Amino acid sequence: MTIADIMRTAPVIPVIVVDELEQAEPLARALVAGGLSVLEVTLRTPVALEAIRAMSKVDGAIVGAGTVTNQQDLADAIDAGSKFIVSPGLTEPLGKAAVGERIPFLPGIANAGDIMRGLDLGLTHFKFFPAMAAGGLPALKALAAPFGQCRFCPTGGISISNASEWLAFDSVLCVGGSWVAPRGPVDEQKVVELAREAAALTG
Ligand SMILES: O=C(O)C(=O)C[C@H](O)[C@H](O)COP(=O)(O)O
Repeated sequence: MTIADIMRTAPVIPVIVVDELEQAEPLARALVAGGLSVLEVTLRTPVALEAIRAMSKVDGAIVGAGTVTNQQDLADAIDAGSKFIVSPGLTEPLGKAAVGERIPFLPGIANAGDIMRGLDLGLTHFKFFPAMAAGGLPALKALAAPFGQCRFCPTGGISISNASEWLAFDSVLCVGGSWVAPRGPVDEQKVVELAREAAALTG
């Protein structure tokens, strides 16, 4: 799968923070059951890598790592079986390493210079982060105009109430958000409902 394939799989990529390893599998099961099969597990907690391993065993789940900020994170994430890599930003060392690994890579961008650095590395698909704080949809529309070949996954401050507006913009293939995967004990029924509602979003 390319990063474009992954971004087109569902309208929303859940951004997941796993605090307790036992939450990983039921959370993944519920999200996939609700129609969200692409799962971004942030490397923000000590159990994140183990959570990626556990979630990868769930039928239909396409599990990747988020908050990958350097080459060590990248190596750890790949070792844990991540199918794709998301980063809040783009540095040259991380970008070169991810391209060298040939793993689908979605780095964060927030300005034209970031996008141009990505293009230099052969990348065209980016996370727009932090989407709302960086100016919201008007900012992305302005930023995307000179870069017609680029496609985006806005993330940061997106929820069920504003996701459709983002998805209606041609350059947006999907959005990312934590609202579909609340932290704490997993209420599977609730997560299935949140996922279903998100999976049905259109632009
Ligand atoms: O962890 C990372 O690597 C990030 O880049 C940040 C997350 O994508 C956002 O924090 C999600 O934003 P919310 O949906 O507003 O909670």
